Order: sequence, then C-alpha cells, then structure tokens
Amino acid sequence: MKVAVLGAAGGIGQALALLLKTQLPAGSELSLYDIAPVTPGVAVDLSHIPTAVKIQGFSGEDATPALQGAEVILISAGVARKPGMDRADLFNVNAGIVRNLIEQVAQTAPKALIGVITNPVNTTVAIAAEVLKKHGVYDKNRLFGVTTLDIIRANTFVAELKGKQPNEVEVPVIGGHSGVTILPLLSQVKGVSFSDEEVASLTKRIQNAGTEVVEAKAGGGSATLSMGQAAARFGLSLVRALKGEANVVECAYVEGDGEYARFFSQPLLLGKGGVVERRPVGTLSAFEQQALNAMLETLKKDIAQGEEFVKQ
Ligand SMILES: NC(=O)C1=CN([C@@H]2O[C@H](COP(=O)(O)OP(=O)(O)OC[C@H]3O[C@@H](n4cnc5c(N)ncnc54)[C@H](O)[C@@H]3O)[C@@H](O)[C@H]2O)C=CC1
Ligand SMILES: O=C([O-])CC(=O)C(=O)O
Repeated sequence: MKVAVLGAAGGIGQALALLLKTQLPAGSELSLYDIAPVTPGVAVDLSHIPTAVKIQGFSGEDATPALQGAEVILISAGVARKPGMDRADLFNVNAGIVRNLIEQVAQTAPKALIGVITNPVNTTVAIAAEVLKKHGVYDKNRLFGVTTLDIIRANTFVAELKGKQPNEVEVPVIGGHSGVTILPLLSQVKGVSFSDEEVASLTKRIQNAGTEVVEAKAGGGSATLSMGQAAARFGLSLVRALKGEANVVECAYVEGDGEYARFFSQPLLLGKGGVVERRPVGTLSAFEQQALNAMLETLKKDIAQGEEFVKQ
C-alpha cells in the first residue's frame, strides 16, 4: 500500500508524515512531495525511525514520481490563514495549486483515493472533482474533503465539558469546512445531554476553532499538529478500508445525492472502492435543522466558485 502526501514539507505535511511513518501497516510505502527543496531531507529524517514503512521524498515542480502507484493521496499543499483572513481568502492562491496537483494525479494515479486538506475545502474539492472529470477519471466515491479536524475538536470539547474520556466521545459533524457550514450534531452524541445554551456555545466554538488557533499562533499559521493527527486518522481509515477491514466509518465532504448541496460532509461507510455507502444524517434537533437550512446558501456558493474556476 502506497500513501502519498502532497505538501509534505509544510506544517501539516510533516506532522502527518511522522504519524504515517509510525502508524501505517508494516510493508507500506510513504511518498512525500512538496515544491520545497527540503522535502527529500524530511524523508531522510523520517527514514531513521525504525518502522517497516519505506519512505521517499521528492521536490520541485513535478509531483508525478511521488504519485506513481499511490493508492491513497493526501493533499495539504497551499497557503494557510493569517489573523484577519477567512478560509475563502486562500482561494486565489490555493485554487491553482490544487488544480495543478489534481491534473498530475489524474494522469498518474487516477484510481487513488484522494483526500483534500487544502483550504477552502468547500471549494477546492469542487475544483478537484471538475479537473478529474475533465480528464475522464472522476469517481465520486474516491474524492474526499478532509473534515476530520472538526470531528476531533468536537470530541475534545464535548469530553472537556462533560467530564468524559475524549476517546469515548464521537460527534458526527456534517456540512462543509468553514464557519456556519460546519455543523456538529450534538443531539446525536451518546450518553450526554446538553442545555440549549451549551449547544449554542459549543457549536460556535467548533465552528470557530480554526480561527482560535490562527489567532493564538499570531501570524505563524493555522492548525498543523491537530490537523496532522486528523489527517492521519482519516488516511489510516482509508488504508484500513482498502485492506478490506469492515465497518470503517468516517465523516468526510463528498459528492452525494445532492439533497443538501452537491458536496456535503456526512457519515460514510468506507471500503475498497472508497465510499461504499453514504449514511443519512439522521434525526436533527430543531436547532440543527435550522443551522442546516441556514448554511446551504454559503455552501452552494463555495461549490459554484470551484466549478466556475475550472470552467474558465
Ligand atoms: N482541512 C482542514 O481541516 C485544514 C486545512 N488546512 C489547510 O491546509 C493547507 C496547508 O496548511 P499548512 O501545512 O499549515 O501550511 P504550510 O505553509 O505550513 O505548508 C504548505 C506546504 O505546501 C507547499 N506548497 C505550496 N505550493 C505547492 C505546490 N504548488 N506544490 C507542492 N507543494 C506546495 C509549501 O511548500 C509548504 O511546504 C492550508 O491551505 C490550510 O488552510 C489547515 C488546517 C485544517
Ligand atoms: O482555520 C484554518 O484556516 C485552518 C483550518 O481549516 C482549521 O483549523 O480548521
């Protein structure tokens, strides 16, 4: 099993590469790519960790050597936010980066499962889908926007508030990955209940958690370490599903039946071909239903921006 990380020299990429080097199953290959010349060195550094995961690093304009034979590709290449920006402000730079990398994926590893981390995820996933379509290789079961950070944050915050072990809490988070499009389904968390005030404040904190990190880092970037952990969790779930493990379920942002928007994050059963089953979002509270209705205009606009970008 070969896993490629694109953007591997960055804050997320290096954390993710470390976690994959130590957690991928024995016999896996890990391929690191970044435009930055340090990338082969990042691979040499990680190669000294004694795990049975072979690692190689590539830099420069050409990602294809890293993509040859890759079955899982995780993309975090691009710029990150600074205080005062929102994720949509990253579009101008990151749209072109994602388009360029996905073109190379389409030509070199068209059957891979692709996880897009690069922001704005609501839009970059639409760009990736349209580029893959142009190349005649789009499979909506194989392209994911990685929203796992929203889930692990929600788990942490709920556990803190309710005195639970974080690993006992699993909060489904649906919608997209920015502001009001992030919707944690607190009414579905087993074994805890919340007051209306708690639901309102927790929901807001989960929606703004990215900004919380951006402000705390004071111009030094956005979430990298927690995102590395989130991307490792998601990537390792893809690997387990590809290896035939049953009942691997993750929320991620994928093209579905379009009931809410063309792309929508919801619980997914994963298997050898990627998404095996899109699970329904379940029964929503009145608060959640209202938040869902209220996000759709933003989400649809974000998606349309990505679609338009590729048409130009
Ligand atoms: N999906 C999510 O939940 C999250 C997404 N992000 C996003 O992930 C992205 C990366 O964030 P960081 O790792 O913190 O940024 P970073 O600046 O530390 O790393 C980005 C890396 O991308 C590389 N890069 C830039 N252009 C490239 C190209 N054309 N080809 C290959 N590599 C290229 C850079 O050399 C750099 O090493 C940002 O867009 C950020 O907003 C960040 C946190 C959470
Ligand atoms: O907020 C950002 O810019 C990075 C991100 O997506 C997150 O931390 O959720």
